[in-house]
Amino acid sequence: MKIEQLRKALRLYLVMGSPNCGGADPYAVLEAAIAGGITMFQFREKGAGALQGAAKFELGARLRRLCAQHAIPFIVNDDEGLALELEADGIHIGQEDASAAAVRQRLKNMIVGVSAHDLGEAQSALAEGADYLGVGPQYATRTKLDAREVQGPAVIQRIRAGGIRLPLVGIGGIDATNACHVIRAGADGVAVVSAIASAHSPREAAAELLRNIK
Ligand SMILES: Cc1ncc(COP(=O)(O)OP(=O)(O)O)c(N)n1
Ligand SMILES: Cc1ncsc1CCOP(=O)(O)O
Ligand SMILES: [Mg+2]
Repeated sequence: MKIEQLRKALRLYLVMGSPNCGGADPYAVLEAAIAGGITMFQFREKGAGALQGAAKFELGARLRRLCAQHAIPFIVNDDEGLALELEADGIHIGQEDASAAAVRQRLKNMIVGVSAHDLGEAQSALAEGADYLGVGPQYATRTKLDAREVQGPAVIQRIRAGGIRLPLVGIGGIDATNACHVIRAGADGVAVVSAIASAHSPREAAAELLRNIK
């Protein structure tokens, strides 16, 4: 995927697994979110009650097919083996995961997203071949219990001011009320979990986020 295409795909990035859906069917949640206008999806099956083994693979395969039907890029969180098995479009890795350089080397044709918390990490990710950055947490989040301290959109301004032009999304505690600040700071889009996955109407939540980003 070309860089400008990726920038557009990152506009409204849903990150989700079954534990984030409040008991609703993740397939139905993703279907509704796609109808609401999400532009990219990350399968992140993590946290209390997360599926393992064959059940995780089967859910991933169903969500992968749904994304393919709607031309939504499908990214796998953390797990290189699963990304290959599901023929994902890409993988997202953090600072505590496998090295970005090694993943880039092994998964030559996939999109590689890397989490960055400051300019130094963003520079290293760029040097190691990352295609995009996930920067956060922007705001307080209850979704990721081991998240670092809240940074606010200013961290995106610092990364942009440091000359990093890679496609970039903010993540962490983002919803329709604050997404505009993340975009104004220089992000190409926002990555959200609970604002869509635990919404009463994931479709309407996605549509409202999209309106606020635009
Ligand atoms: C788009 C995006 N940005 C950041 C993250 C966080 O990745 P990581 O730090 O590896 O934490 P986990 O998600 O693996 O718990 C992400 N997943 N997506
Ligand atoms: C995966 C991840 N990485 C940094 S914060 C976070 C969780 C974001 O979840 P939410 O959008 O519900 O705050
Ligand atoms: Mg990770």
